[in-house]
Amino acid sequence: MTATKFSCGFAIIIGPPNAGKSTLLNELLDYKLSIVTPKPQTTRKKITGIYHNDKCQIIFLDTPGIMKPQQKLHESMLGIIRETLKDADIVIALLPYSGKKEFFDREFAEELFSSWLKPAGKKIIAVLNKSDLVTEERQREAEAFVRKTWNPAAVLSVSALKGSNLPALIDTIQPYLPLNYPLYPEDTLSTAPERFFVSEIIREKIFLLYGREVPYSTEVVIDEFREQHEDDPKRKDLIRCSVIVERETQKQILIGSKGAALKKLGQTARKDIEELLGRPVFLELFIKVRPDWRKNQNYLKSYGY
Ligand SMILES: Nc1nc2c(ncn2[C@@H]2O[C@H](COP(=O)(O)OP(=O)(O)OP(=O)(O)O)[C@@H](O)[C@H]2O)c(=O)[nH]1
Repeated sequence: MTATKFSCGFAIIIGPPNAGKSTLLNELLDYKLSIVTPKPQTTRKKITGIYHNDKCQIIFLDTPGIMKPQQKLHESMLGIIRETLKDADIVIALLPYSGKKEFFDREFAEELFSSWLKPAGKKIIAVLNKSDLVTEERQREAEAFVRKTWNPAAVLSVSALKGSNLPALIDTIQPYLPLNYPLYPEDTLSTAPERFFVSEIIREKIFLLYGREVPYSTEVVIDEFREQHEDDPKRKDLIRCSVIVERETQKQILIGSKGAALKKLGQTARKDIEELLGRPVFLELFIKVRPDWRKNQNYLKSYGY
């Protein structure tokens, strides 16, 4: 491999909540790296996923969905997006088809292109996701509309869920990456540490198991990750986590009657964590109340926002 033939660079995936950013990343990497739930705004921090083939290495940066900030947490999330944009060689603007009369949320698309992407001055590939919801004819119409209105470097329709047109997306991205040697070894899927993915799995299960505002008020912090199997393969690793909520009532909901809900959370999360790590673990969850943590700069900072 010579540097003059191989390309390597950073592609940032940016779009509204629920656009399918995490689904797309997982599908491209053929690995469940980023948590996916039917609820919007599950992705809070930037996730790095690395795609490899024999011509290029693409370091994908998944970002939280862009929304109107209603609290300090949202402002931090938007700050993460702004910072991530600076690192991008190419921007994937992901707009989901609505399946309704309008192709997609046009107001949002206008805001995305005008307020976010144009000032950043980066090359943009507009990717219209959820193509399984519309006919091919509608897809061509929508693509022509995007080309005419915002003139991105390229436009294409994909279905992250069905995995359709994703090789074309890779081929479209590649020419925009700098010619360079790969930055990471071929077996590296992400730069984030195991403990980050462990906390993301627990957050995903909270989103899937609990209703209304509870998941949005929750943060997961890994207090201890003791890898005991290395000294003695018979011993399970110990993972101690704090599940942070804003109010006593939310704590009661998380615990449930006679602790049943918390037990279920622990069991379902442990199963996926063991699959991720490829070894058995003890998972201990402690629920802690930190009043209004999403509005408190010190808490936000200590949780990595
Ligand atoms: N029909 C259809 N649904 C999709 C497609 N891609 C994603 N979805 C669904 O859309 C929902 C949101 O997907 P995510 O991947 O979590 O979206 P996201 O953009 O990462 O969401 P945030 O966490 O809000 O940033 C899930 O229920 C997905 O199954 C697609 O191509 N077609």
